[in-house]
Amino acid sequence: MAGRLALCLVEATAGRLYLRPTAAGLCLRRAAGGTATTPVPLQASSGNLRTQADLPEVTLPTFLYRMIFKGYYNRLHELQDSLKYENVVNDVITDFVKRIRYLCKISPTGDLVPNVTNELYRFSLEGISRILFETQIGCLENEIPAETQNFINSISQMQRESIPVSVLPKWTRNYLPFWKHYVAGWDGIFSFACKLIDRKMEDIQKRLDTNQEAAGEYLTYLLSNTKMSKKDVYGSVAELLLAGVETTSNTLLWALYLLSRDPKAQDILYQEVADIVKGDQIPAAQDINNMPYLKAVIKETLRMYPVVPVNATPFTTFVIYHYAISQDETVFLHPQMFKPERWLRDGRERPHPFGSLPFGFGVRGCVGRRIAELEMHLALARHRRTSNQINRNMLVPDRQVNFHFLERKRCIHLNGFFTV
Ligand code: HEM
Repeated sequence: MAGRLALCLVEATAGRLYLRPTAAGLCLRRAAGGTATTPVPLQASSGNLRTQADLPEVTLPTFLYRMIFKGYYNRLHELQDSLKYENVVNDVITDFVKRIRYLCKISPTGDLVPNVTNELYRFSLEGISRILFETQIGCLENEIPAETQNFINSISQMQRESIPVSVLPKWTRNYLPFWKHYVAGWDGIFSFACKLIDRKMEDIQKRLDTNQEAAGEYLTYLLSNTKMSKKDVYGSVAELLLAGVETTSNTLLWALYLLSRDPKAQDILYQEVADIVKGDQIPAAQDINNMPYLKAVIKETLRMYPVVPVNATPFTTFVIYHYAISQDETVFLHPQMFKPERWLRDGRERPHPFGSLPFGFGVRGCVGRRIAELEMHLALARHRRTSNQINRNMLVPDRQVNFHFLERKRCIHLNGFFTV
């Protein structure tokens, strides 16, 4: 457990009501999960200091080979062009809003959403699935389809078992149940993902056979434009799927939590969004460019709670401890305080850009960064209507988090942090 937080309950004041966490306190725990690749034990630092010369190098021939024959950099480029996913993401947010409203409605107080962690998980899984598989998987329906539920169970089984599997010696695999369960978890993940990918392949093939254009986004692109083998596509999609769920959902959770403790920040955020998005409009990705405070809220959340607190590359001694570096007092004045304004470009002195690197940096940096930001920014922008081979751990709350989504009196459509 890395730290402890005291929660102050924020009550309604002067006609405005705010997010109010109901848990009495939150602890941080580092839970394994959401890894982009098969979790492996964190490589212990050898203690020998290395220089820049020791860093792995991508030579020009390797770079060219990957670019030309593997379609690799195209793939990354494709995913980073996040604007094309704006409508998909907004549709998912709309479904999420409906679900939050429904949960509020059926709650005893009319505003309580229990276990927000789980709701945000469902939101993120549906979001990344719709982007990757170009199909709805029903995570935001009141009754999750059985197939999807099995998939969710498989993810959590794989993640749960990844801890014992990564610390136990190989010889135990024949005697203890963890390895078997771990592999079964992966089997469940792949059988679901592969089925959706195969379905998409058949669809593309049908279109091509009838001389139609293979319309679609990421998966269609991977399947029809790159030189990736089917096996690579399966692996690539599974990797993105796992990396893209708990990261965004927990960051949104931390953002909601921080905002719930800071009514002033909620007000500023509300005002900024309301000034740009009028009436019943749904915020567009372009609108986000005019919302510096909203972006700063996410940046500050990731500084305080970098959801990937440590990342390391196997077989190197290079480890970034995000959680520690972003608390450096020499870079961030009052690092324990939630101050989104420290990131604003309004003439004030801004922190060093390398003071907080929640997405990593350079060639190993997060491939899904643009998608993650799009999802988190657009989700948070709905705030205005009312009132968020690497081994990796996640920085997540250690207990169930419930929120009261309270009315913001100045709004017409009330009932929840997000509404439609
Ligand atoms: C708040 C959201 C997220 C955070 C903070 C985050 C953070 C990170 C970090 C720190 C790394 C390691 C970078 C390094 O080694 O230097 C990483 C890698 C990765 N992330 Fe994310 N991530 C987020 C969301 C996503 C999403 C939504 C996706 C998928 C769409 C994704 C896909 C990946 C993949 C595939 C890698 C591995 C890249 C590689 O091995 O080269 N991430 N992420």
